[in-house]
Amino acid sequence: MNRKELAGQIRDKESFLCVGLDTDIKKIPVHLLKEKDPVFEFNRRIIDATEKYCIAYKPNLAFYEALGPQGLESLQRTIEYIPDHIFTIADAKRGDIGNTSKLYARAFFEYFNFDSVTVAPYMGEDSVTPFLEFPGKWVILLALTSNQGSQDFQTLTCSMDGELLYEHVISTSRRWASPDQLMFVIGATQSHKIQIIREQAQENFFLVPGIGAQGGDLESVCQHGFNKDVGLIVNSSRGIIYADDSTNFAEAAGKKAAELQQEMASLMDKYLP
Ligand SMILES: O=c1ccn([C@@H]2O[C@H](COP(=O)(O)O)[C@@H](O)[C@H]2O)c(=O)[nH]1
Repeated sequence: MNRKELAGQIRDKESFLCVGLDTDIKKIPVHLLKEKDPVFEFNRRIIDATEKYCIAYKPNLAFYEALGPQGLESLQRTIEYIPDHIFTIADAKRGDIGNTSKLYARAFFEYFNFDSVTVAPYMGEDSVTPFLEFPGKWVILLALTSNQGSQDFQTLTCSMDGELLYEHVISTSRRWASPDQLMFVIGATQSHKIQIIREQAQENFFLVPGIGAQGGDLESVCQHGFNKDVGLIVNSSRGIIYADDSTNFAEAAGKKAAELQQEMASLMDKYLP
């Protein structure tokens, strides 16, 4: 999916919501366990209930890989079920020496046909560029993550002119790819830093996890993070998919997604430049 299609979807739906499919077999309603593929059944119902309100789905690979081959089958069925016009993110946080990254890229872009994959920048340029060789596909590079541990390395000063490590990741990687192919992960819990990051990367989309369960504030993310195309994809996983653990889980997820979409539409009215 290209930038124009992504921006068009955001405009048409007045939403920049990503539903995180962090589907934990231990948390799904018990009545689904009798199904042949309970994880896919859960995802299918969540997708049916939320697709009107969101522009992206983000399965986190850990939840599928933990179930072995069966988990990967559930993932494949899920990806095939997501409507083509909705952006898909493999939250895999990969990155390795070049020939290995190339095979990660083939796995996510060719085998599973995701639109994008999250990539860890730690191993440098030759670990990231193999993911950039797939036309129409996106790399989402970890920059300033939402967790407490982001302070351990990402905010260390790494150059004589005082540049922080996550700033260096952004400034350096922007030379490797255009904003039509490169996004950054910026945690919603880091909203006090988002204005300065937006100045540094005006055109790039940001994938923003961390609202809801992690306590990030949607309004301050939007106030300082919007660009002319909105430029944000805001994820919520647990807050939507586990809104209710009864047989009404999908309705509850749809309601939660609709509430977030409404909030996003008002924030677009209020803060879009
Ligand atoms: O900095 C990051 C990068 C990725 N994530 C992932 O996003 C979701 C968040 O889930 P919630 O339930 O909405 O908290 C999850 O898959 C994380 O691995 C992140 O939280 N922060």
